[in-house]
Amino acid sequence: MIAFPAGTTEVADRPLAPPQDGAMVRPHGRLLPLRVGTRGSPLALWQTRDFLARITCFCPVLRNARAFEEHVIATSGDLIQDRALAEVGGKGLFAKEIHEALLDRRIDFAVHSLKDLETALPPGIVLACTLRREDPRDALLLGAGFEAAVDPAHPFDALPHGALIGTSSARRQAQLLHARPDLRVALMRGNVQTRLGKLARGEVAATLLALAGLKRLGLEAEADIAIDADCMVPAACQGIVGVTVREDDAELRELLAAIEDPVARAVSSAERALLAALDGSCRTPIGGHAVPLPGGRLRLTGLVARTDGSFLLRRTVEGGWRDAAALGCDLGDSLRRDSPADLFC
Ligand SMILES: NCc1[nH]cc(CCC(=O)O)c1CC(=O)O
Repeated sequence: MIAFPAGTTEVADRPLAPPQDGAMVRPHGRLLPLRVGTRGSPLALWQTRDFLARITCFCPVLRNARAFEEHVIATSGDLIQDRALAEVGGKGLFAKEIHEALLDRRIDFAVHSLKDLETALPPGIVLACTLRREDPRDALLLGAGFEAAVDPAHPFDALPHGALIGTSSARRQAQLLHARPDLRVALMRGNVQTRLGKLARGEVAATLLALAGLKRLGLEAEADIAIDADCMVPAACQGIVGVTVREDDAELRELLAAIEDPVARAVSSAERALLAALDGSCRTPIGGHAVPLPGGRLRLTGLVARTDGSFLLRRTVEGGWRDAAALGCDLGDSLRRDSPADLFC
């Protein structure tokens, strides 16, 4: 049975019955509030609230102050700020505790930056919904004194010889050093605001961040240039928000599937399949970027590199939307076959 009438235009403007012992039972039997899990960073909270606003627009029966309950969950990835995540081990560091909360039924669904979500989800958890993609490009942010005109075709030319660039992304580091071997890279973790602070204090000459995060936080003006995806291949699913639920929660799965963006689903299937086929560690520089083409087709670019930029392999393929996952898988296999074995675990 469908819990929420998908596509309904009904507006629940009548006051709902007073909650009994803190929870409301809707006519279809589902207990409200729905509990949403999220990380606590400003970006994560923005994405979660944006998602809740969308779901409410689509399903007005949820238009009630008590319809949702936000559960902020600190993840291992949030707690480790001073070391490269690879040292700490493994993938899925940004979602482990959130998956546990879902499986323990402490939350009903969770909102993620899809690029931080491991490709192999734990048994019992599914990706129920992908939202429309925000700009997937990386942005270059220059510190004070470097704001000379940036040539969009050669964004890295704006950086002085030997400049120190802050990033903790192996993918950004590899592509930057491949183009400019003279540059030096400093590990820079923390949320978007922390990184902007380090740039403002002159600790680094420049940094690279996802344009999507800057836009969502209203900080787009901090970006000196959006780097073309051909110049720096974005991370798989950069700019896409995804929602996970328990596999056995048919009601919520149905609701979430109804509001998902089919283009985001197709490109994320291709990009996540590419990532899964490559099976790199979280320190293997890997890029994946799919764009929809007319006629139900996709163009998928994949990249594998060495962190110091001394090796870089990039390939582009095309295929049908319906074969998005197979396209990603085949491209991943081909990149892996033609890359040095030590890049993979
Ligand atoms: N790894 C952190 C992270 N996860 C998602 C985003 C940005 C938003 C997105 O890519 O959807 C960021 C910040 C960044 O890479 O600059």
